[in-house]
Amino acid sequence: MTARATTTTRARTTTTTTTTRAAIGRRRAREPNARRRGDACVRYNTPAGVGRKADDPLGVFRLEYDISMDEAHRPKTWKPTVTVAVSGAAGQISNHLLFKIASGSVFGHDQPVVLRLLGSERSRQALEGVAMELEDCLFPLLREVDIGIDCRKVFAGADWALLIGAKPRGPGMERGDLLEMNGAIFVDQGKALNEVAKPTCKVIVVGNPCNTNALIALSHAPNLDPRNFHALTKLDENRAKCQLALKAGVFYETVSNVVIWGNHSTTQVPDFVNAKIDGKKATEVITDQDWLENDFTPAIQTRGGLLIKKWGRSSAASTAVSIADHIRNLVNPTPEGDWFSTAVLSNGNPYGIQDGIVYSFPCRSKGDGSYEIVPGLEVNDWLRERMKKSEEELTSEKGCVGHLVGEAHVDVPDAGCPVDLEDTLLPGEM
Ligand SMILES: NC(=O)c1ccc[n+]([C@@H]2O[C@H](COP(=O)([O-])OP(=O)(O)OC[C@H]3O[C@@H](n4cnc5c(N)ncnc54)[C@H](O)[C@@H]3O)[C@@H](O)[C@H]2O)c1
Repeated sequence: MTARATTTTRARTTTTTTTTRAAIGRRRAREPNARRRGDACVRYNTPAGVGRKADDPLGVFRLEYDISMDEAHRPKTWKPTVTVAVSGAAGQISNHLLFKIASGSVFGHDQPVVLRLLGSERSRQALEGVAMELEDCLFPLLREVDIGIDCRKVFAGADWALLIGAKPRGPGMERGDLLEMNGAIFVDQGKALNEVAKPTCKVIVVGNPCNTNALIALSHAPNLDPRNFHALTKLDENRAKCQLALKAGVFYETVSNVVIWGNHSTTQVPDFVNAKIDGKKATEVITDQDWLENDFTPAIQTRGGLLIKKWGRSSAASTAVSIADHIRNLVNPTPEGDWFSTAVLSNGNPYGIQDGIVYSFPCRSKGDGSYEIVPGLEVNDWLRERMKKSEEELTSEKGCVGHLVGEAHVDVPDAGCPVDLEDTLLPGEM
């Protein structure tokens, strides 16, 4: 019997079946000191959370069955449990991501996880539905699920915080309004992380405008290392890799060293200058410079918006995959000579991008969750001009939320708050 099957049996004890009773009986005979049935899995409450205050995180279930007692079946390197807090947990991206995390395909098949799920007041019911589905999957690595709408409770003790929840731009809403509205969410969540998350917590901001939201959150979390805040540009990198592979007629695994510079917006710079295909410069394999500059580049910059037009909603599945890739990039050593994209605080970067913004750079990791910006990439005039444009956009966004990042608010007209993110639009808007 595999570890999965053994733990699953214990997880099933809330709905006692003949098979489960038989399995437990056999195990008790074998191991008289083993925990008794009912200790293995605790279902805290009915979804209504009887006896709890409305804003309490609602413990949904917790596996108490100690896998270490099961010498024959446990993985040899079962790791200490990590606590992963996810905001926007009832949303579309989370609906793909949570199940990947719980299955072990993100943090590893020897990594038990606790999921702490944050929703908004409006999504409370949906959150309970998500938790029910997680229960029903019988994931052995998923040790506990808690849901709530108070970030100060849900983020408590978090090792990782995946900040996905944000509001889309509604009809008639000005761009500056979107920054302001979502900025307020990230002020509160930054403060909550500061108060209750582990100081070593790694934070990945996905909710748009993600670079500036990450800047806002880190500005309010001085107890956390600002280097541990990321905004997601891995999806853009994956999109770029795919299009280069298709054009070159190669398997996408052979495309490496792709970086997205700048903002997760239409000013982002997908770098074909430093990209490699099968170890060669991409520009030597794809010699059609016109395609690289005038087809490939805008196609990556605007792919999110195009997808909304086609699909009627923003990219949820591929975003979830890219969040998983981003986490794997941080918890596994980067292959020699390669790098990955993540938007991080620009302070002290080797590319002359101004300090104090969250900008996407080529990074490497030793696999311990930390990273370093890779120096020395070729920045030719074509790249420099576009990297500058994205830097200016981020500076402008920062000016619009100056009052949220501890700096003076720059009172600019709406046109000066260029949230050029097509995937923040409601589908009907375009
Ligand atoms: N960085 C990227 O590459 C990328 C890619 C795609 C989408 N996004 C962004 O990710 C975000 C989420 O996308 P989605 O498709 O999952 O949206 P969604 O609307 O399906 O889900 C968002 C969820 O967040 C919840 N929410 C809103 N405010 C909240 C708050 N203060 N605290 C907790 N939860 C809150 C909502 O109730 C909703 O359930 C959007 O901002 C979208 O633009 C980013």
